[in-house]
Amino acid sequence: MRPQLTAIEQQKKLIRQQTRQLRTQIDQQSAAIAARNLCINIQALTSYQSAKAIACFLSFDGEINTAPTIDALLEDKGRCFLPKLKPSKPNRLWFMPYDGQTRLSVNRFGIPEVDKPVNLAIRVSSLDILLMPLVAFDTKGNRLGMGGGFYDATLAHLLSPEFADKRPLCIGIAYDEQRVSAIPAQEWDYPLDGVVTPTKFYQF
Ligand SMILES: Nc1nc2c(c(=O)[nH]1)N(C=O)[C@@H](CNc1ccc(C(=O)N[C@@H](CCC(=O)O)C(=O)O)cc1)CN2
Ligand SMILES: Nc1ncnc2c1ncn2[C@@H]1O[C@H](COP(=O)(O)OP(=O)(O)OP(=O)(O)O)[C@@H](O)[C@H]1O
Repeated sequence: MRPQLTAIEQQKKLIRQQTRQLRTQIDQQSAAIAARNLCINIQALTSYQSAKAIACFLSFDGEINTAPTIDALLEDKGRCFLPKLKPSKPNRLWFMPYDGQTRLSVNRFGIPEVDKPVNLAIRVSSLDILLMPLVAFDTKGNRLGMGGGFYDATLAHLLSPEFADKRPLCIGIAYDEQRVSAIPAQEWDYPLDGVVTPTKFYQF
C-alpha cells in the first residue's frame, strides 16, 4: 500500500513537480549565461572574500550549472567540497575535498561524487559557506529540495546552541524561475541564510 501523504507533503510534491519541470525548459544559451552570472554574484558576496572552505555541488536534473562557480572556487580558494552520499546512513552527506583533479564516480542517483575514502571529509561545522542545491525557494528562507531530506538531516545537529557560532553560511543557488510565493515549512527544514540567483542576492 502506498503511504498517505499529509497536506504539507502533497503541497511540497506539487511545487517540486512544477519547478523541476520549469527549470528544464530554460534554453541552452540562457542557461549558459545564467550559470556565468550566478558565479559572478557568488564571487561578489562579502562573505566569499574571507571564506576558506566552501562547499558546492555538481549539477543534475536541470539545476543551474555550477561548473563556472566550481572553476572559480578552484581558482580563488584552491579547492572546494562536494557532497557524497553516506552509505551507512541513508540520508546523510559527507563533504569531500575536490581540487579539479580528484577522481569522481557516479552515485545511485547518477550524480558524480568524489571517489576517495570518507575520512578525508570535512565537518559541516568547519565549512564557511555551504552552497546548496534546491528545487524551489521562497523569500522567507524556506528551501524545497529533491525530497530526500539529505541536507536537512546532515545539518540538523547544527541547530543545537553549542553550534551557534559554528554554522556555515547556508546559501541556496538557483535560477530566478525557482522562486515561489511560499513553501510550507516542516520542523526539520533547515533555514537558508540567503539565495543567490543569476540576477539577485536574497538575504534572509
Ligand atoms: N546536484 C545535486 N546533488 C545532490 C543533491 C541535489 O539536490 N543536487 N542532493 C540533495 O539532497 C543529494 C541527492 N539527493 C537526491 C534526492 C532525490 C533524487 C531523485 O532523483 N529522486 C527520484 C526518486 C527517488 C529515487 O529514484 O530513488 C525522483 O525524484 O525522481 C536525486 C538526488 C546529494 N547530492
Ligand atoms: N534531521 C533529520 N533526520 C532524519 N530524517 C530527516 C531529517 N530531516 C528530514 N528528514 C526526512 O527527510 C524526508 C524529506 O524531507 P524534505 O521533503 O524536507 O526534503 P528536501 O529538503 O526536499 O530534500 P534534500 O535536503 O535532500 O534536498 C522527510 O521525510 C524527513 O522525514
